[in-house]
Amino acid sequence: MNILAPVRRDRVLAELPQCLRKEAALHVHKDFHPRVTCACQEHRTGTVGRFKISKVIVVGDLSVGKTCLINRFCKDTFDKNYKATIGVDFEMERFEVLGVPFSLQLWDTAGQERFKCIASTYYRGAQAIIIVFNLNDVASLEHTKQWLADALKENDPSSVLLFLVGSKKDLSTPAQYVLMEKDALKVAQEIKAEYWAVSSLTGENVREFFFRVAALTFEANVLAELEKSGARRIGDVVRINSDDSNLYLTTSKKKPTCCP
Ligand SMILES: Nc1nc2c(ncn2[C@@H]2O[C@H](COP(=O)(O)OP(=O)(O)OP(=O)(O)O)[C@@H](O)[C@H]2O)c(=O)[nH]1
Repeated sequence: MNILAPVRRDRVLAELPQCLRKEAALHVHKDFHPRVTCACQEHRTGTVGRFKISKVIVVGDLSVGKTCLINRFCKDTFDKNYKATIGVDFEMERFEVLGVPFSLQLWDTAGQERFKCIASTYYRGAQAIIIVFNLNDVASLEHTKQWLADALKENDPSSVLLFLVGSKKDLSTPAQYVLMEKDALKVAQEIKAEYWAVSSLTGENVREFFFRVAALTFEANVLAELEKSGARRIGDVVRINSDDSNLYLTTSKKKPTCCP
């Protein structure tokens, strides 16, 4: 029995949201990977859409705006008063991507040094890492590499998606922003992260950014599932029904029709 309420209409993704800057994007394809689109059409997304919840961690210096960013997206609120995150906090967001339900668990971690050791115990198992810096504070951009190094100690660098997010865009003049963006793009390219600039106060780019995180995490998950089932496909033993009959897969197994 499905006890979950339907996904909110404004969390439905039928197309791949585009990157902010092509120079620092995880990829620049216009559409979802064709194998992913096909798998969704044929309901072959495995655990994605049924049991899987993807963990996303948000790290960065104190007061760069991590909590405000999550709150703007999940609750559409903004608090101008600073309240330090103690340890960690998390929000769940449910999406529907290409007709498949998909959930993100967004972990807000503490930027303050004294709470860092509690927060870092929650880094493990992330599928995406969002490293936030303040667009008006160059030191916070410089610190992003250390935040990333710490987060990667607990995760597999080859499979995690990275996002570098400049916050508080509303506080930069256009000229200041251009200068900061130049440096940020360099860092993003170096660490192989996708670059975004947002304002939680005005809401600029916040929704677009999280939609992109959801879409790319979903895509990576489905591709991983397909890889797993593909590896299992030939010569494997598959148990069918409950009568313990065994079916051996052979090379003659037909490929799904729309699969590229
Ligand atoms: N003008 C402006 N202020 C912001 C923005 N985002 C956050 N702030 C302010 O920056 C301060 C810190 O924001 P938080 O979201 O609490 O920062 P944090 O990174 O979660 O801080 P820690 O929990 O200590 O790690 C608060 O006073 C916010 O109101 C923004 O987009 N624009």
